[in-house]
Amino acid sequence: MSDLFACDDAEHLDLPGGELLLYRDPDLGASAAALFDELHSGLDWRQEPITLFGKRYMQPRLLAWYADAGLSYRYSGIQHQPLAWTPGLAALRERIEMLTGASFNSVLANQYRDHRDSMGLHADDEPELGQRPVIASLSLGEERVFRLKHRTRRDIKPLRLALSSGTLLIMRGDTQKNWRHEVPKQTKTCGPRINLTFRYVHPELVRNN
Ligand SMILES: O=C(O)CCC(=O)C(=O)O
Ligand SMILES: [Fe+2]
Repeated sequence: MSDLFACDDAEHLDLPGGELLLYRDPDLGASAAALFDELHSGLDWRQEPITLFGKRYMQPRLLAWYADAGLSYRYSGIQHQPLAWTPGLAALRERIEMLTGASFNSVLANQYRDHRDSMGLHADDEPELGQRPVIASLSLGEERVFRLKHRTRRDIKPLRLALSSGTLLIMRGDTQKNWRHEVPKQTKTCGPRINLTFRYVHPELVRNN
């Protein structure tokens, strides 16, 4: 019998008011270990400041943003200009588009150097991502906990996923509207983890300040 669904090998996770799909072992065209090494040494990693309540801090991780030429994107309070796609990132984008049936024109790369690096509770709900964004999140390197918390319903327990190397998590539907997510720092020591979030930034919705 032929496959009727493109997301045949994805697991649907139960998330009230959101949609999460998990591919545990997607075909990425290379091993997760090889991809990790390539991205760890090959991306243009930077540590960037963030302004919170008027105070400037350095973010507790490294970042790099790659996108189609001409796009800009505002996150963490800063307007970013993109780097040009590397061949490796472009190939990954193509694979993930084929797998998910979604289109992406940018990827935000985050590197958690060790267990002390983290990402605070947030939603990827910038206006330029549109109303119900599809975000494809690929994890490489050390396993870290990814936690989702419903914005308003205290009766729903937070969801805790251990994202191991090579797993692809898709957030879609109303996930960003109803839930926030984080990668907490942890006491157990660990080495570096890279996460790529492929996104579609709507050029017509980009703010210019
Ligand atoms: O590192 C992760 O798994 C999450 C990254 C994330 O939430 C983001 O880039 O917006
Ligand atoms: Fe996020």
